[in-house]
Amino acid sequence: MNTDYTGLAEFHWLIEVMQTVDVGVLVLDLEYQITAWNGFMENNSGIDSADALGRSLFDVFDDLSVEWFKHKADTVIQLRNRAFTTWEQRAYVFKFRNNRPITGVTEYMYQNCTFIPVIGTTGKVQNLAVIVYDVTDIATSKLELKAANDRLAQLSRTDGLTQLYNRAYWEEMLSNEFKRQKRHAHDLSLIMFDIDHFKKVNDTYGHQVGDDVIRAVAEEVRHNSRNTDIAGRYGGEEFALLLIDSDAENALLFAERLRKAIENRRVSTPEGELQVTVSLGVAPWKESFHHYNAWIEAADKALYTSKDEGRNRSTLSK
Ligand SMILES: Nc1nc2c(ncn2[C@@H]2O[C@H](COP(=O)(O)OP(=O)(O)OP(=O)(O)O)[C@@H](O)[C@H]2O)c(=O)[nH]1
Repeated sequence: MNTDYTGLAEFHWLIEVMQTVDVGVLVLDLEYQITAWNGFMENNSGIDSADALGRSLFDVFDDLSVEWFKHKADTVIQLRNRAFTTWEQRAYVFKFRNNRPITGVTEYMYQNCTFIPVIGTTGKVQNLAVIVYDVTDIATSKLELKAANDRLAQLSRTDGLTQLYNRAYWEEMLSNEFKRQKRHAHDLSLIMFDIDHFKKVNDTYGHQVGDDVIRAVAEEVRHNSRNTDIAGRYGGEEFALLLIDSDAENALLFAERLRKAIENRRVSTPEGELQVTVSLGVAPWKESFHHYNAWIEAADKALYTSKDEGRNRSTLSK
């Protein structure tokens, strides 16, 4: 057995290990000049150690933020403590191309890095070592999972036909706004509206055209409301809208604008163009509502007054 533990042999295998280990090893002096650069760094940067050694780190990586890196390094050197960066805070420190064929979703390698103060024989920090871990696989699968969860969350709150909020999510939003109102009231109004004689549309043109009409009405809701307004499909052909920062007067103006926009909209059918109208009920927030259901009821009641009085109109709740 070879038991040659002389300094030179030990140095040799240490270098061998450092060269082949599957993490980046980079050592800098206190002037940020490169004093060690292992195989991982060579392979991923395309720069041989012969070309990297002695050069300033910031020449080799010209897109590395000098200010950020120096701040990080100074803390490590002064406190003589290790520091870490994770891909979640900063996707990478050193810009290396992602070379994994399976994870083609990202252009660059995600990295975690450890910064280590290297204390010399004098007892002072003489170098800074940076260990670079390729965490591309973990990062991309975590990001993909998050994207899938976001898509699922989006689907679970969206009405498939109109892409407005579905009833359950819209009610959740209303309930949240209602609680906020109870603590600190703003101008806030609720509109419920319903397509007039919609059954006749279905009976005359079929459900497919009926669905087109519902979609067209939803589009008018989107075009005419603000981003902050909360619009949902409440039931078959009934819609609900919470208007943020709108008192009774503004809400009624809005309701009329929407009503006219829908009246002017043409929906094409195999038998020519079709026009529909809607009846609306407008209920501004009232302190006396004890539950959000009472607010919905007030808007619904106003909506039925619109229906009773001939449809294609807006009514303000009493
Ligand atoms: N095409 C289609 N029809 C739907 C959908 N949801 C509900 N409906 C239909 O909408 C119609 C609603 O009819 P009614 O509640 O009688 O009301 P209306 O005919 O609009 O009459 P008024 O509201 O009184 O003006 C019913 O025929 C339902 O089948 C849907 O998603 N697609």
